[in-house]
Amino acid sequence: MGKTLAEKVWDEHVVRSADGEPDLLYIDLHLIHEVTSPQAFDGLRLAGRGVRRPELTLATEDHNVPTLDWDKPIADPVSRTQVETLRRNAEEFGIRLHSLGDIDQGIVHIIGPQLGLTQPGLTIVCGDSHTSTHGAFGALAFGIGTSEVEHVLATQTLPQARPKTMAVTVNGVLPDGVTAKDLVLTLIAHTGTGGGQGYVVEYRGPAIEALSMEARMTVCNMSIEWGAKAGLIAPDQTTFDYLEGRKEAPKGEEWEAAVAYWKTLVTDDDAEFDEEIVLDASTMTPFVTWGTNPGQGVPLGASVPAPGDFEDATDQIAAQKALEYMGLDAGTPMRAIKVDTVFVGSCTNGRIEDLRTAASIIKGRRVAADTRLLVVPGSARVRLQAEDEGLDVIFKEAGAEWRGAGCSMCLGMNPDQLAPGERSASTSNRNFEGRQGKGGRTHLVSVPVATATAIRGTLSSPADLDTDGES
Ligand SMILES: CC(C)[C@H](C(=O)O)[C@@H](O)C(=O)O
Ligand code: SF4
Repeated sequence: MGKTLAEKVWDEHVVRSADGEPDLLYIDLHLIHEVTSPQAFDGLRLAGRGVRRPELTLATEDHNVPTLDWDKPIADPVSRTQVETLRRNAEEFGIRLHSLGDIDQGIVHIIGPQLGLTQPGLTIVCGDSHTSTHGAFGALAFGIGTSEVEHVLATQTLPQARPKTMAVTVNGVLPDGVTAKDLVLTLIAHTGTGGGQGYVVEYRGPAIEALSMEARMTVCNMSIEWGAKAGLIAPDQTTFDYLEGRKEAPKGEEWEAAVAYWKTLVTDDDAEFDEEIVLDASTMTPFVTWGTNPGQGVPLGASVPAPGDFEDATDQIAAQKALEYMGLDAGTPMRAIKVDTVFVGSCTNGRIEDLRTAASIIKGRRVAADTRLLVVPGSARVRLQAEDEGLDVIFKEAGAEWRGAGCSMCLGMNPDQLAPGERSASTSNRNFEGRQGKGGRTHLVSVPVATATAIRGTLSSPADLDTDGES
């Protein structure tokens, strides 16, 4: 029997396997950030160990960094300690670190691909659940806990139980204005937040193949939001074109050899998945969440559901609780929901294509009077590229705030937070209670919906701007 893509990558990396025990996997790339690494380094120090392969380890500052005054010392003492600890650890253990002010600093899941370090067929781990993002390149990439971070630092290997495999096949063509974000939010609403548990998922089919690399990253990024261990997409010409010429991508003959190998990284025709889900992209619409988990979503044209709309008692209770927290009444059209803050950014939607999309929609228009729009590039390079293209000027002229790179309001481990009761439309990936600030209420949306919402002040899509007669 043939193998799936995930099985091929897995088998290439097994350094030890024994009956009844997890496989020991070799790790090709270990990414670290300030939040989940301090105890791992403490553990190394206590055990008197070093880092086994520092050259395969890359650190960046992203969660705790401010996006204003980022060229000054960090004002918040907790964040400052967190970042300074990472700097000390990187120096002591000889690890490459991209600090604030460095052109390659940024959200860990944005800088790996941008540098060309994220490549097909690699095993990539990070003490961060959205490591699945890197699967967009056909890498086996997943989040790990802090004790596992220590294990990888010490040995460059990781014991892992072989996961089950699932295919998500998306047929058809996404309609105009419907994005990869809508696709993945639709998928999660369909499966529920636990639907992918225990699986490595391969996204495939014509609608996936048609996506740009950046859009593929958006899909893979949210794999963890429906419980999947990892999500990946077979590398193809789109992948090779994205990687060619990047700083850390193979060059010359090595490039040719790499592409030849990468072309073998596809699921064999006779391979079998443990599970398959089939979706039709042509029926998808802009999709937004109304609740407090990423699965509680509906099409933008729908209304807030009532708990009684759900069959399952657990879903009914969850809906009731979510409506209370979100301050929403069942039956309210989603489009009638007024939003205070719009956040465009994060490792889900903080790349250059996202900023270009937002800029193209807001150009010549203004952010609504009672609404604020925060545009936060996912990395310093994305910020500079956007500035080169004049996107920052478009945002500022529209009344938006243009910020420095980092996780920012995705989770508010920095000064970018919602006030209690404040409502956001956010291009990030989690809408949990308090995620963007204590008492803050989050609606997950695509970049076009976020931008149109900033302009109209209520949840909207760019199509609504045309009917306003504004364009
Ligand atoms: C802080 C980090 C451990 C966390 C994660 O694992 O994903 C964060 O990035 C998030 O998005 O919630
Ligand atoms: S941008 Fe958000 S989801 Fe991504 S790593 Fe940062 S906090 Fe986590």
